[in-house]
Amino acid sequence: MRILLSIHQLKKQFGERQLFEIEHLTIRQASAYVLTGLNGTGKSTLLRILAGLEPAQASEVVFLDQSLALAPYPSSMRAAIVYVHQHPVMFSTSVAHNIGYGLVARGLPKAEVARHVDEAMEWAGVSHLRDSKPLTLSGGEKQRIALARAKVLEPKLLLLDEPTANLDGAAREQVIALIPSLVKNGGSVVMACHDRDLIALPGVERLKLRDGRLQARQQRVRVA
Ligand SMILES: Nc1ncnc2c1ncn2[C@@H]1O[C@H](COP(=O)(O)OP(=O)(O)OP(=O)(O)O)[C@@H](O)[C@H]1O
Repeated sequence: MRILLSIHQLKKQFGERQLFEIEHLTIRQASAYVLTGLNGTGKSTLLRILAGLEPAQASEVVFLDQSLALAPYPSSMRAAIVYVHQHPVMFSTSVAHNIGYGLVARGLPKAEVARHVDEAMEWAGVSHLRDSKPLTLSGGEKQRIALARAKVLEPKLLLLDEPTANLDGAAREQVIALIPSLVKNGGSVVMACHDRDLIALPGVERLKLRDGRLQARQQRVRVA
């Protein structure tokens, strides 16, 4: 499968402290990965680096066959990579407005935005919340809306930071159920998580941060 992103010698330091030095990270197209590791190993930091929200050093970055520098963060990566925070921040307008905002910013015609928003709300099971104020929503609803808001942008790489943290029961299961369909349209997803059910999703590959290094291993179960 075609490689989406390949990074060599990715180093992150906070002051004197070196958080990690990753020899090689490869993200293939249409692939799902879980990023695991103990608290504080740098999972969120790694996602934030990939999203251009945190500076880092790398000896080589290749994104869609183009050799790039990580700083300044390349515009081609900014347009194609979307990061979803574990506590998504929303405008206090309406759910529909939050989901459509990125498309409006991209200049899509109003009718197109409305169509994408409707589809995304249906996909995330939040159509009934269309006109709700985000402040009144539960954590699970907010996370599903954040996934819908990211999905409408059709990112080539979606970075999810602990998408099921602080969720339990049905809310957690609803979020987990959405994950496999995120890679169906050829996009890739990397999820930082501790959730065993996410780690065990079929076809998901595991990246593990440990002692400042990244270990990659494929799950035995593969989707057909
Ligand atoms: N801006 C910063 N300045 C200094 N240190 C930082 C900064 N951001 C993160 N760190 C430190 O880097 C380490 C890794 O943090 P990070 O949030 O990436 O870990 P994590 O693996 O996602 O942890 P968790 O599983 O608890 O969410 C932590 O020790 C954290 O305190």
